Amino acid sequence: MQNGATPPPLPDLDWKAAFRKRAKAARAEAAAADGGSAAMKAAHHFIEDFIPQTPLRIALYCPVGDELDTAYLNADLLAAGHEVLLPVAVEENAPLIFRQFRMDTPLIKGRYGIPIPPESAPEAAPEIIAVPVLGVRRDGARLGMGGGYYDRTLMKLRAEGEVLAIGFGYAAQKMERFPVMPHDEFLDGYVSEDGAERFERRR
Ligand SMILES: Nc1nc2c(c(=O)[nH]1)N(C=O)[C@@H](CNc1ccc(C(=O)N[C@@H](CCC(=O)O)C(=O)O)cc1)CN2
Ligand SMILES: Nc1ncnc2c1ncn2[C@@H]1O[C@H](COP(=O)(O)OP(=O)(O)OP(=O)(O)O)[C@@H](O)[C@H]1O
Repeated sequence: MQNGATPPPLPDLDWKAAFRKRAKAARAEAAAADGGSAAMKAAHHFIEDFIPQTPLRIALYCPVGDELDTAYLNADLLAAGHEVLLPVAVEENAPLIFRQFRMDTPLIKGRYGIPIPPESAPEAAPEIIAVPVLGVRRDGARLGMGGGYYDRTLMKLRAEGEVLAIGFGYAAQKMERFPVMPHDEFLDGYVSEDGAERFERRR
């Protein structure tokens, strides 16, 4: 600066904002065109391709807006004897924690208005996670809501042991390109109404 004054701070640019907007539009279109069968088909593919017979701890998400419904998947997993968990964003810029969900668990309103199990529900670490996405790339890169929650969560869980992160959404959420940052954690697979796929190479 010529007069020695401090320059104004640069705006905190979200390079992915335009891509999130486009992804949300594609998802809204898919949800509107869906007669309600996509979630059931996707649940079937998820179980066929990724869920073993042995009981596991599996994290789902409580769908909001146009996110693909997890109700069928939830019901099938519980019926098969698996433990279902739901994510809780306890604080910003921190990993999610997971609390057990059972059919009789009364959900309360969490951060961003997303329903979560109450503090009385036992906390547990998932072995498989159905991850909500705005968009997913062919190489497994994930575009999310922008909180960085799943990136931090997967980094932590993967450092601790084996965990399978499977994106769950409409086929229309597959995107050719969006930017990827060094902190972005890639998915191990993606499941939609069209089927299940595994991403072999994760950076
Ligand atoms: N169903 C669901 N549960 C989830 C997530 C998710 O994406 N979907 N999360 C994934 O990380 C975590 C919560 N993270 C979130 C991060 C940011 C915003 C957010 O920016 N919400 C905006 C509205 C977004 C919009 O609809 O345009 C807001 O509340 O202002 C929401 C959730 C954990 N639980
Ligand atoms: N492991 C990390 N360490 C530090 N900052 C991180 C980490 N992961 C993400 N962030 C920060 O979080 C913010 C959001 O990241 P990003 O846009 O990738 O979120 P997202 O994966 O789309 O969101 P979400 O997982 O909540 O759906 C970025 O500003 C990024 O710098």
